[in-house]
Amino acid sequence: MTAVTAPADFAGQVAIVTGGGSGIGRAVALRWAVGGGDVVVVGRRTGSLEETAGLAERYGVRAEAAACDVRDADAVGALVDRVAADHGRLDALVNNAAGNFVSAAEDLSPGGWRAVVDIVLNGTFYCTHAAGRHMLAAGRGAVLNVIASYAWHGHPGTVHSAAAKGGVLAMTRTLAAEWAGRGVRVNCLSPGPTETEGAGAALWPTDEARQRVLASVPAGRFTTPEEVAESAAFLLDGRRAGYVTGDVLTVDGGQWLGRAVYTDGTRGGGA
Ligand SMILES: CCC/C=C/C(=O)SCCNC(=O)CCNC(=O)[C@H](O)C(C)(C)COP(=O)([O-])OP(=O)([O-])OC[C@H]1O[C@@H](n2cnc3c(N)ncnc32)[C@H](O)[C@@H]1OP(=O)([O-])[O-]
Ligand SMILES: NC(=O)C1=CN([C@@H]2O[C@H](COP(=O)(O)OP(=O)(O)OC[C@H]3O[C@@H](n4cnc5c(N)ncnc54)[C@H](OP(=O)(O)O)[C@@H]3O)[C@@H](O)[C@H]2O)C=CC1
Repeated sequence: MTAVTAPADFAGQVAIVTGGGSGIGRAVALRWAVGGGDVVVVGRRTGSLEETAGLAERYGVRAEAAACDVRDADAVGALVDRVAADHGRLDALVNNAAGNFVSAAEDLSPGGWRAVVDIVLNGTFYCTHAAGRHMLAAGRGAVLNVIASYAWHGHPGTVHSAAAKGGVLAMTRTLAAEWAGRGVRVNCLSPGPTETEGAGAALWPTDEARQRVLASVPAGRFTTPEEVAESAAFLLDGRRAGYVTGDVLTVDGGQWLGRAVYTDGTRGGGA
């Protein structure tokens, strides 16, 4: 049996985190750095990536801000190959980059559909394809895909994102089975409403919308990027989660299970 010596020990390991310049991606990158791992954060806006890298370096690790649009398969391939060559290894990939906005399906333009599906579904595949080759060659690695529960229950108003996240879930299970015998684990993390600027602007831009979201969470609160990042660290840690692959860890305060219809939702019994 493998001894567990520290809460999460990523010392000597290397991770790529897409969308690592903000929100959940930044928290995951920093949680990895706290565990002693080197990290490369990927996104389009250099300034926010550099901020994350600067914060990560405070933990004594090597951190890099890499500007790259995950929709560009060639650029993704070149970046991943370069990171693996620079560090001599690649242990983890977190596919966290996403785009989202609320639109009735009948009003959504083909361009709007494509923008979200290209980032979430195609971008995840390009990154996983490029990183997976290095991981398979080394016989070890962990891929973590950040999805949302509407991947399996759907959600009116976000057909592009729900369909793309559903595709990522199917991709996760497919690759988990394809790669399990070769040392590479692939899992999903499904956060509930998390206080980030991106999600706030895209999904609950008004106080009324925010209250509506809050009312949908049985736990009665939003979560934080840091709380989500703890679950990410667990799934990325091969010593703790080494036998977990193809699964989804849902961190949503019970949101997708819904609230009581026959009671006020605060107690299991009568209203
Ligand atoms: C439970 C929750 C789970 C999930 C949470 C999250 O993901 S939170 C994470 C949230 N974080 C983020 O979302 C951060 C990243 N988000 C982004 O970068 C942008 O929001 C992006 C996804 C639009 C991509 O940007 P870009 O520069 O590549 O794209 P662009 O500006 O060139 O537009 C492309 C197409 O989209 C159209 N369109 C755009 N907005 C709207 C709208 N509101 N309405 C309708 N349509 C809209 C636009 O008209 C155009 O279509 P057209 O005219 O060509 O047919
Ligand atoms: N917050 C929430 O309530 C929930 C979030 N999620 C998921 O969590 C993840 C993180 O979301 P959150 O932190 O809230 O949102 P953010 O908007 O803060 O994060 C999205 C990140 O993706 C990056 N990104 C977007 N498009 C691209 C692209 N084309 N290429 C590279 N990077 C890109 C952005 O950086 P840049 O603009 O610089 O490219 C940004 O850093 C997403 O997968 C989201 O779907 C799931 C459920 C709930």
